[in-house]
Amino acid sequence: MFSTAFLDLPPLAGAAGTVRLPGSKSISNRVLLLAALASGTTTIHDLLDSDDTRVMLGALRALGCGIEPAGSSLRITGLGGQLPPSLGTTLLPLFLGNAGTAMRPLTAALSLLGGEFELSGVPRMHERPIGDLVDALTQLGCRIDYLGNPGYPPLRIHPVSHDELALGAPIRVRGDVSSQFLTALLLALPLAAANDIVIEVVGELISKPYIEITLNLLARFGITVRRDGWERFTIPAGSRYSSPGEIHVEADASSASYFIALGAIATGVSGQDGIRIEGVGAASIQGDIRFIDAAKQMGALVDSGPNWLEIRRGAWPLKAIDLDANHIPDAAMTLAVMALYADGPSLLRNIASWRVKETDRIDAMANELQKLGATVEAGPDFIRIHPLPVADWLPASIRTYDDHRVAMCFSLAAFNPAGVPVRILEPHCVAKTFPDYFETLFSVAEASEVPVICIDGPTASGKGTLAAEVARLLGYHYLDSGSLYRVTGLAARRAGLEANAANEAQIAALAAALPLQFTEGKVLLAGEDVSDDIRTEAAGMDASRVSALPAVREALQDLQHRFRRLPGLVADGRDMGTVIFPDAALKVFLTAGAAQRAERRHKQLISKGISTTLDSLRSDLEARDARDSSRSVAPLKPAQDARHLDNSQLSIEHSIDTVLNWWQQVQPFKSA
Ligand SMILES: Nc1ncnc2c1ncn2[C@@H]1O[C@H](COP(=O)(O)OP(=O)(O)O)[C@@H](O)[C@H]1O
Ligand SMILES: Nc1ccn([C@@H]2O[C@H](COP(=O)(O)OP(=O)(O)O)[C@@H](O)[C@H]2O)c(=O)n1
Repeated sequence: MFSTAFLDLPPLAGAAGTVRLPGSKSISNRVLLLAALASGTTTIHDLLDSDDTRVMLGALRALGCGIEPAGSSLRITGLGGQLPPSLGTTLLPLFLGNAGTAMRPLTAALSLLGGEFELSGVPRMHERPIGDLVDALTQLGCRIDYLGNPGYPPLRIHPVSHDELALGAPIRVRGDVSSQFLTALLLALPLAAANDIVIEVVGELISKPYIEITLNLLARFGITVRRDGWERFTIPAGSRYSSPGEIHVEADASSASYFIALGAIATGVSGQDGIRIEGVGAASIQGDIRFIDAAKQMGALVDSGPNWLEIRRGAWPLKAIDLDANHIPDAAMTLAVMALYADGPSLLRNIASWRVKETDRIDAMANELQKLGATVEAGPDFIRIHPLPVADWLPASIRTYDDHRVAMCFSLAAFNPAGVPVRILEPHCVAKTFPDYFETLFSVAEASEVPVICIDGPTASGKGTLAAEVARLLGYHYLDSGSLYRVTGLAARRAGLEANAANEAQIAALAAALPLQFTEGKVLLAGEDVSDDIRTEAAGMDASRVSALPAVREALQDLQHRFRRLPGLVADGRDMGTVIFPDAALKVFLTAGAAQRAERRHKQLISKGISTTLDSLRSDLEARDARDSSRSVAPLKPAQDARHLDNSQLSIEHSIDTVLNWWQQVQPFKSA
């Protein structure tokens, strides 16, 4: 996951390959609650691991459910419809973040389970309406108080016994604001189904496919709800949740929408064409799978099997669409970005529910699409997006409003024909449903040019420290090129090869085939952790010697180029800007006085328990500088277009700020 303040997507040129998507959020949280209410143990496979499911799991654990990992799956031992006596009557506070799929069903279930609870969330959760559900529950006799604004969480739930409940008459609930209220009742009322319980929907029910998921999963847990149209649902007398033993969660169809769109938008790469999505097929029980119809309408070519989808670009430009998107409210946001690539204005209608989601999604989409340069019209329940001509695209910083879907769908703007980058602010909001969204995108997407920042300079000037931190703050990969020469030096020494011209070919062969791995800040050589062995001054000298051999430098070129992957790279060394990445957008030549460098290295080595003297370090360092600067190939010298930074008197933080500011100056983004 990217926990950076922003993530810059360079212009993307194409995409192809296979992605495996995380489990469906809607299915995951429903299955978790059903498994928790059921008697017996349920093993859940392919469960989504995200903020929303973690919130639900936290609440279920607090309620006394047994939750244990079973390999990559999860085993839940349910409550059998009753709270454990150990919970007693003490107040149990439950914090549910911004997870609507936890807040709504838990409100209903806890009102019927008979304990004393307080349900709260993040500030946005306290702005998301729940009054219609609370009204339906209080109508039955449940006792729920608003602790803040009436109609919104936080809530206090008091115990009631089932004999006090008025279950004889139909329970009326509104269905035209959020279908999650009806889902919540359907999931929870079997707790009290001594007799038939009838639920009547008031108003036109929206998001019906989500109700189908609920009914489908209830059936998997032994409860067959009778449905009359979309107005009346009957939970039969004597309904009891029983565990199916094992259950598989489909991949998330809403998450699939970004990759379906990707297949429709992107040209292939390296002779490969199309995007294959595994874990969900056209026969999915999730409503958002109908996104494929909309994508097809816009021109996508879609193939499907029981558990997979394959999407290729068909019509180009995409065909404009006019769609009642009420049945796919979440996935339809993706259409709003696809519309930028269409042959005319696209209209998404009947999407009033967008206004009460993680953020006001109609406003959010309109604002951010406009930042890209698009013309957008929006109303209470619609959005119309005009296609964006090549010349009008702007490099924009996209605000994401703590809304995972805004972040994900705007990543598709990076395929713009104008070749402008897209900055996604607060990219970590994708953790709500798809923590590795961007990594998954990068695994199939290709940029015509992956950005590189080069930091070259003499030993102990602070290159490594600076480069690693800049990479972390930008979410970029990091190449410590010196470590490659250091490992080569070590491998040569172990092979008994002195670093001289006579052994050049042999050492180069070693370098070309180094069994190297970089994991969690460690350098592994054939599986052995050599991180400390390569950091001594002697190893630095060895590195300097092998690095003067042209064939060795040549042998390590490919490996260095392979570090240049999306979303970007920060590389440190001696010749990053001059030889390896001459086209880098920012080159820094970092220096500091020899005295300061010797002192820094001295401190560094002493703190690692490596004993040495300041004098010997200084003479080593000067010898190394001399050799590195005077060698015939790729000598240490600033690139012509490098910016010089002498950090002799600067703190590490100051150096980092300077380089980030320089980087910002070469970016085209306007502020958010
Ligand atoms: N601007 C700076 N001011 C003070 N110390 C620094 C600065 N930059 C780096 N250092 C310290 O100097 C030591 C050497 O830095 P390092 O990044 O390993 O250098 P290099 O990669 O250039 O050899 C480290 O202990 C680091 O914390
Ligand atoms: N791109 C690079 C990086 C390192 N090197 C060589 O490898 C040695 C060790 O590099 P390093 O970056 O780990 O050294 P320090 O600057 O950390 O001391 C240097 O002294 C150079 O001789 C190189 O030639 N080219």
